Amino acid sequence: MVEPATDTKSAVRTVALLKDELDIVIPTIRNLDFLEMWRPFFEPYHLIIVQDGDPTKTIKVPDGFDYELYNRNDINKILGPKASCISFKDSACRCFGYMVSKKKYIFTIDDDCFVAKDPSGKAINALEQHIKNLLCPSTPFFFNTLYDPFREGADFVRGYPFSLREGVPTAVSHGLWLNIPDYDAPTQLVKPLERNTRYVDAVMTIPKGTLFPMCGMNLAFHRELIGPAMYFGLMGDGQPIGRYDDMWAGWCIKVICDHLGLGVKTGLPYIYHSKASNPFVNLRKEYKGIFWQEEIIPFFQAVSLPKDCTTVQKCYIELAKMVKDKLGKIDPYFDKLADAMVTWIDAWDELNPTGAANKGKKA
Ligand SMILES: O=c1ccn([C@@H]2O[C@H](COP(=O)(O)OP(=O)(O)O[C@H]3O[C@@H](CO)[C@H](O)[C@H]3O)[C@@H](O)[C@H]2O)c(=O)[nH]1
Ligand SMILES: [Mn+2]
Repeated sequence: MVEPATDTKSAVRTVALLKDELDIVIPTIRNLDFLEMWRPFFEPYHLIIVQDGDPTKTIKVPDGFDYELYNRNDINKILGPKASCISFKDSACRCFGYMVSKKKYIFTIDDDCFVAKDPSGKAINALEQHIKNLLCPSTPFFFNTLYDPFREGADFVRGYPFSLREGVPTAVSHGLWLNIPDYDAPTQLVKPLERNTRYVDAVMTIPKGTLFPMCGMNLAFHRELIGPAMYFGLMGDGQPIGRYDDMWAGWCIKVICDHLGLGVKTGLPYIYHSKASNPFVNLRKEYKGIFWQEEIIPFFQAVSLPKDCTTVQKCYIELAKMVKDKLGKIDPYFDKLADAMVTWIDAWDELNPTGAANKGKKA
């Protein structure tokens, strides 16, 4: 049985790493009382709250937090017609927060994710671990069997080529969840009582050429390296699919990271996922995705981006063309999605007109 770290007031307040270079993005339809338990870790940082659903509803944010909040009216006002690429009534709306941020790094977390405890019972500062993951190189070209060689007490093992030990810049840090695991609806239905109680003390780089199911509830990334590819797609209201927002983004960023020589890590930190969403509602959202993905995955596995795609934006636009060309035959939805991917890049470049940060770094 795992429990959240409810009393974090006594948690040691370490130096807030990257305090002025990182935004915390939270998609929400609820009041944000959960921030109270994260206060020792989040209070020094700026929050970007993306309020989904009814824009007339007031979202309560606990005192003491520095934040900006955007509802659907704000998104429509800022993006105009381009707002059509931002999902409504789905957590995918969070990617608007990535676009309006001006910081180098992003951490995104759901409002039902609480502070977890490590096996010693200590409250886990998930943000601090994500930052460590992002600031250390990744090793996508050769698997290190002692996992992350840059962690305290670990290193490259015998036989690891010295020419590869410098590693590559880390673009994404994918965290995990104790208690309610991120299962799809069929699995949730078959195993309604299953809880993840296993704390695996490991961080590893996902090898080049390998896709993975990216979950958006405990995720951090280097916005300047990969931000323009972190589009969470067209989901929710008016769309034939939901709960594939983070998955779609994860497949796109992974093929682009592989192409640009950037790293993606998964493992620590853990958060405590407090509640399971409704499996029947989830099944309705997911079902087309469950069979579509049997064609989507081979598509991404076969993606080969041209050499002249040297920035994230160029890669992403090329990917959108491939989606239209190769996935459009599955369903007209993919034509719409491909167009929305282009709109997303146009909106990104419009809101982030200057500096390498926003033009995507050259590989
Ligand atoms: O219409 C909505 C519904 C929810 N939100 C906010 O999004 C996150 C996640 O919501 P919730 O925890 O209720 O749902 P989960 O099924 O646990 O979410 C996981 O599944 C993925 C589905 O896309 C998602 O990436 C995971 O996080 C909360 O903060 C809600 O407040 C919303 O904005 N709009
Ligand atoms: Mn949840």
